[in-house]
Amino acid sequence: MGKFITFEGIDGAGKSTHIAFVSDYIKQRGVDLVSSREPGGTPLGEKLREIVLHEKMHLETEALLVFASRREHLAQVIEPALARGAWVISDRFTDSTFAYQGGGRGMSLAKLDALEQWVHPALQPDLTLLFDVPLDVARARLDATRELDKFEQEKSDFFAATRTEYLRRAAEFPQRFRVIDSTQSIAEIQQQIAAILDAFF
Ligand SMILES: Nc1ncnc2c1ncn2[C@@H]1O[C@H](COP(=O)(O)OP(=O)(O)OP(=O)(O)O)[C@@H](O)[C@H]1O
Ligand SMILES: Cc1cn([C@H]2C[C@H](O)[C@@H](COP(=O)(O)O)O2)c(=O)[nH]c1=O
Repeated sequence: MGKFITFEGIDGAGKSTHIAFVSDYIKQRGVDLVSSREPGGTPLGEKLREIVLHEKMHLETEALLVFASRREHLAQVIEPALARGAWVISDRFTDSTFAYQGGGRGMSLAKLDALEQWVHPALQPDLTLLFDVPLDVARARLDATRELDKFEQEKSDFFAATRTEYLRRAAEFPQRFRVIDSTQSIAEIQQQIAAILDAFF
């Protein structure tokens, strides 16, 4: 079996910035690596992503769509890659659903637990890098860069609850989470990630 590494954090925390670095760092070790993202990662998942990121909907519809995208992602990409011994890195996975639909939107965590048990009862990431940053820093980074999608336009209460749920999960699953202070410079963060990966190889 390969290894499964996920990247998490509120919008603007900086996770996408570090994925290319991690990808290069792992490939330099000769590892067969698949890089993907959620929602998305498959043709159907990318169509669902467009809907989830741009259409207003009931919070449970949103959770069901991200889990539908995830089921396809697991079947088409993640499970076959891990089975052949490749490593997979995914820009977001189920911790995002707990943080955004659970923390941010207030959906029952028991229902999310049930969906998780249904969709991937036996699989958890081997390593989750959580990029943690105060809300005002994340907001300033987003405002400086791009047009905002549905989630990125949410108010600070939403992101405060999202961040709280991320940190709660990091405390609940300390064996797989590594929390990175994303107010550090990009170079400092890369140094920290390299140390985490060196311990992981
Ligand atoms: N440590 C950092 N210091 C300063 N700027 C940063 C840092 N990390 C990322 N940035 C900048 O912040 C902006 C947002 O970063 P990035 O797109 O990686 O965030 P993200 O967490 O992936 O957001 P999203 O989940 O919405 O895609 C980018 O312009 C990036 O260059
Ligand atoms: C997997 C997943 C994602 N989301 C939200 C979180 C982000 O706002 C977007 C994805 O955008 P990114 O800039 O590519 O990170 O989708 C969610 O609400 N629930 C999920 O399960």
